[in-house]
Amino acid sequence: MTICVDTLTPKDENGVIRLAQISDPHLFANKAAGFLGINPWQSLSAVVEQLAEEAPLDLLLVTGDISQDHSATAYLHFADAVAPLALPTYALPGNHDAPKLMSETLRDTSVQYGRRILAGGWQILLLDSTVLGLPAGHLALDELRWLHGVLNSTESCPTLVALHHHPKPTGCAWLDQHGLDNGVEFLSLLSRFPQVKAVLWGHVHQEMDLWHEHIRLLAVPSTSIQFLPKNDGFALDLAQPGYRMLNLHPDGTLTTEVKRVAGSAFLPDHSATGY
Ligand SMILES: Nc1ncnc2c1ncn2[C@@H]1O[C@@H]2COP(=O)(O)O[C@H]2[C@H]1O
Ligand SMILES: [Fe+2]
Repeated sequence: MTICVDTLTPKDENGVIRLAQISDPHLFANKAAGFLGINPWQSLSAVVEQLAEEAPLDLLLVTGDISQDHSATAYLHFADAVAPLALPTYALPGNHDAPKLMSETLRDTSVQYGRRILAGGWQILLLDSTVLGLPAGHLALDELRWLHGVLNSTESCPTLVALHHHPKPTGCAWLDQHGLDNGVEFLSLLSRFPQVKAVLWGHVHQEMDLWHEHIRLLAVPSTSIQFLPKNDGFALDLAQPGYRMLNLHPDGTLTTEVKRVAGSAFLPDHSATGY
């Protein structure tokens, strides 16, 4: 059995890892570019400013859709935006990303295109659920085999699994057609492993918090525009950009909370019908 030797020691004296998750910045090469009525560079910057007040943090996790225009510059902007936090930062790709360009571009920054993070006795497994050219997600056989192999050899490590796409429906029909198409298979694999504590994702631009057997299922708001929950057709929400805080305790329990930027500075174009 593999032991989860820490590569990252918690700052907290009680051994709690404080992890922040952000998702779906949808940045452009042009920092002045608008995205359905808001400026995604400014909304990400506002989230980062608020995250700075959460210190001390141990880790920042980004669950995809960093770039809206497939530009390398958008990835560099992202790295610049989070640099003031001076945190180990790990990213996985979303459907709007170009995974190869993303990993190559981030190599020159302090943001790591991660796979497995070991921190405070926990492990965080990062999956690639993207399908070239499609908004929907799929976990390829290789990805599921890797996940299975790691879980088989790390039974004593409390585990978070992170990916971009939602394995459970949101109740927004327009968005659920773009979910993880093998979510049932994915969750049934995870449910065989008691050490899996939670699954984290982005993509849905709204908060979700539900359970699958012993596993907590958590989605985070976007740092840019928000989708209106439980709405059949495309609609934007007035909720502000946000992030998720997670406290990972040494006994394998976790606590979590979604927080949003204070005020109402980021109001999207309500007449938008998609992008
Ligand atoms: N009106 C729409 N109807 C269906 N899908 C849409 C619509 N507008 C955008 N999308 C796609 O749905 C995706 C959901 O979140 P993404 O940020 O991945 O990007 C979105 C687009 O690819
Ligand atoms: Fe997105």
